[in-house]
Amino acid sequence: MIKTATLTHPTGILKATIDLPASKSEANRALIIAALAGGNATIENLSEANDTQLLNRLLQTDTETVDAEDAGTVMRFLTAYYAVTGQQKTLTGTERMCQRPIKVLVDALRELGATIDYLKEEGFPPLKINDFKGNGKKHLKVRSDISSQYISALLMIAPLLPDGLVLELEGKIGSRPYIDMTLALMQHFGVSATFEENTITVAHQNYKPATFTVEPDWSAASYWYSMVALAKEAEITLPGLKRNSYQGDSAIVDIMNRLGVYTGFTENGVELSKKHCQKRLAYDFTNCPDLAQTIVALCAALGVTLEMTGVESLRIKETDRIQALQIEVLTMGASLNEITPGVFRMEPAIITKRELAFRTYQDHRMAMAFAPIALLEPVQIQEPSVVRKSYPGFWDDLEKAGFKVVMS
Ligand SMILES: O=C(O)C1=C[C@@H](OP(=O)(O)O)[C@@H](O)[C@H](O)C1
Ligand SMILES: C=C(OP(=O)(O)O)C(=O)O
Repeated sequence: MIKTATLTHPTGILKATIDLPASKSEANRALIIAALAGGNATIENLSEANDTQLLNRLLQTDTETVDAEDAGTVMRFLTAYYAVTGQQKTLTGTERMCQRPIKVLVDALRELGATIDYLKEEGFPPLKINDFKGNGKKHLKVRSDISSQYISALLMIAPLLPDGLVLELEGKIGSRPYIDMTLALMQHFGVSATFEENTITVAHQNYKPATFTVEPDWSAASYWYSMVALAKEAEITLPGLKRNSYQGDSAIVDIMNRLGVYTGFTENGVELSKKHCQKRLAYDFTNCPDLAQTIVALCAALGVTLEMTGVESLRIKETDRIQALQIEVLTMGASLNEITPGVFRMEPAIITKRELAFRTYQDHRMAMAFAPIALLEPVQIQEPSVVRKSYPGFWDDLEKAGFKVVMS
């Protein structure tokens, strides 16, 4: 079994065209909506990402026990989907998935008439989903500061409810672009909604047949931005990415504009090249939490002082990402500390080690965020197969861009 990827780049010069995997966020919404639409919905460009392949498979199986593995969207979206379609299921996941909270969603579904029991710890998977007896309730208050996936899950089932749904979001809205993406996909399949201030209203209506083509994944693009920022010379083309994306992680364009990467939009996608990089960055990741690891690893490598906020949700993702980052940047002599509640500062150091080894904590983004540093020094990434969650071809793509990747 392969346990380590050793990465080097002999020239530090990047020139490549990389076909990114399609967005797992867009795909998983389209898959759920297609299932709710009862056929006739066509989805093009589904990726090989495990999160997408898994959901596609699970939607076609009729086993009683369903394993969402480590995929947050699969766990949350299927909970709502099974509940409202009255399917009796036991829904479980990896050990880590069973530590990721789901109470906000289960409480909301129970209020709507679902019978859902916790099989182990209150508030966490595994769940037993039983029958659904709609009770005419249509107005719910839902916390929006833990995970937007609960809200997306409720929105996608909302048009099936006899009286639709009015969701009043309570507290800070985290990961809002993912809620907007959900509403955009629903609109694509003929369902309209309004989102005014903190209230989202969806009337009872039917999804309509349509074809949806999934855009390449902007979160995956972020690792290529990082490589361009670290390379001596670079010209990277990423076909298929659009300026007006449904994906909030297209915010990488603006962040990297400050960290040394110019984005040229063409008819076919984007072309990345190098430009001046600033020495300090302050950024609020509330709207794009999945970019935080890319930026922390890059700033540590570039010697950029980073102040970051809006990272509360990182503690309940594939791993406690704050803790994982705090440990791994130490390898580069950098330090990442919470200076006041919710505000993290990273002070970088000049990299002095040769052969940097990074652990990945069963988190695909830890592997992909630290891999680009191999443009500066040889890098070892432990458990490289974690990338299969969102970007199974990542190591092959690095080879296409001139990296030497040795699996051992
Ligand atoms: O809805 C989605 O597709 C996602 C929402 C975000 O999660 P949170 O809403 O929990 O921040 C994001 O981190 C995750 O990778 C995908
Ligand atoms: C947080 C992530 O995924 P999920 O929550 O869907 O498991 C991610 O891909 O970074």
